[in-house]
Amino acid sequence: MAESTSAQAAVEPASHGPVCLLILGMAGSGKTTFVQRLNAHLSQKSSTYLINIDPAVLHVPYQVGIDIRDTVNYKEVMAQYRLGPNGAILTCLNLFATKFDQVINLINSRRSSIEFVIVDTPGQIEAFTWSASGSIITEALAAQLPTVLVYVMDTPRSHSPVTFMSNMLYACSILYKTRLPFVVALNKTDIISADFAMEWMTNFEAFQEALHQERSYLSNLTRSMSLVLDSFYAGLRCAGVSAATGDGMPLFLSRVRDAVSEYYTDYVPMYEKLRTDAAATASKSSSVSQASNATTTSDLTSAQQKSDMFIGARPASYSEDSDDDGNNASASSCEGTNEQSELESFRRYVERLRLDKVNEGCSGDGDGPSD
Ligand SMILES: Nc1nc2c(ncn2[C@@H]2O[C@H](COP(=O)(O)OP(=O)(O)OP(=O)(O)O)[C@@H](O)[C@H]2O)c(=O)[nH]1
Repeated sequence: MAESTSAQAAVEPASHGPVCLLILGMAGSGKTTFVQRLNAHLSQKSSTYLINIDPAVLHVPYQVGIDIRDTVNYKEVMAQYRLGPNGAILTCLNLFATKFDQVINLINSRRSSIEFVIVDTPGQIEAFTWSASGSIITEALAAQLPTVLVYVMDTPRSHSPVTFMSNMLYACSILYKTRLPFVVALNKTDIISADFAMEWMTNFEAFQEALHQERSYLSNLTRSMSLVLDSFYAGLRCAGVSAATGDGMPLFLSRVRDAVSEYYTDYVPMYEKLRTDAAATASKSSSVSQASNATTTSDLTSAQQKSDMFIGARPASYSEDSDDDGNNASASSCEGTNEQSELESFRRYVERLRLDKVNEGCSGDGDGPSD
């Protein structure tokens, strides 16, 4: 599949289609078990299509439609690029992102026959949420399908106010980064009810009181942070669930329905505005000075910086001394031509995606650029 086609597919706005649930959460929060349970629940009445993008998972306990492990071999990536586990997950995601057009095409070919696409993500959440490839995957899905982020939280482990706050800050940062509709699944309610978390989100005094018991030096920081999360809580959809027993699934799905409405009322108009702004910027710059070269260069530079930052390539200012765990140092010491060409391919993909967005905005009628 040509890259231009992938970019073209990725920027078409969604109108109808299966609901895409992107399952995120800290390691061990229960994402995979939740996907399995959700699938069992949904497939009683609807058809589902499951995608695993965790390259390091050993066992996937559900029938998967697309599995990143069929495309990239995590252990080989570790060996070939001399990476540690986290660096290898990131690199696998980067390699997979360069082929994501094929995933989009596969989903599109099943568009009329599936109602839910469920995507299970790596436990190393930051590898997905703060990487260029994570952004590409998320944006490509959200441009095609009504997409909802599901943040799975380990409720028993969040019983400490400090852990709860850390989790919530993380959720908040993802929400504001992606701007996609968001549902928090407070998982493992078979161990402890999620009522305390619901109360902490709605009753500021209750959270302060819980914090009062906390002796940790982090409690002061947490107290300050809790002040700023009020507006985040106000619009947050939460549901207590148990992936183990299936408890709470009806409530969770009703939250998902609300989130899908928000996708159409908020995300799609915002997306359209971004397209319009991009088109305006492009036409302005071309009328000033045939500026495509300048635009290309600056976009390329920023795309390169972005991919350098996230895929462990060595930017000019990079120093091996700055590496704590040795992963990047190992990566940067690998000078194989394969690595270079993969990085180049990834950069070209990011760049093409950006340019196609601008070009498509210019055409105004949704026709994608030709290659
Ligand atoms: N009691 C209980 N245990 C659960 C529940 N959901 C998941 N678990 C357990 O939590 C552990 C982690 O579950 P996973 O589904 O592997 O979690 P994950 O988030 O996919 O893990 P990573 O892929 O490592 O990030 C497993 O031992 C599960 O059996 C639940 O609702 N209740």
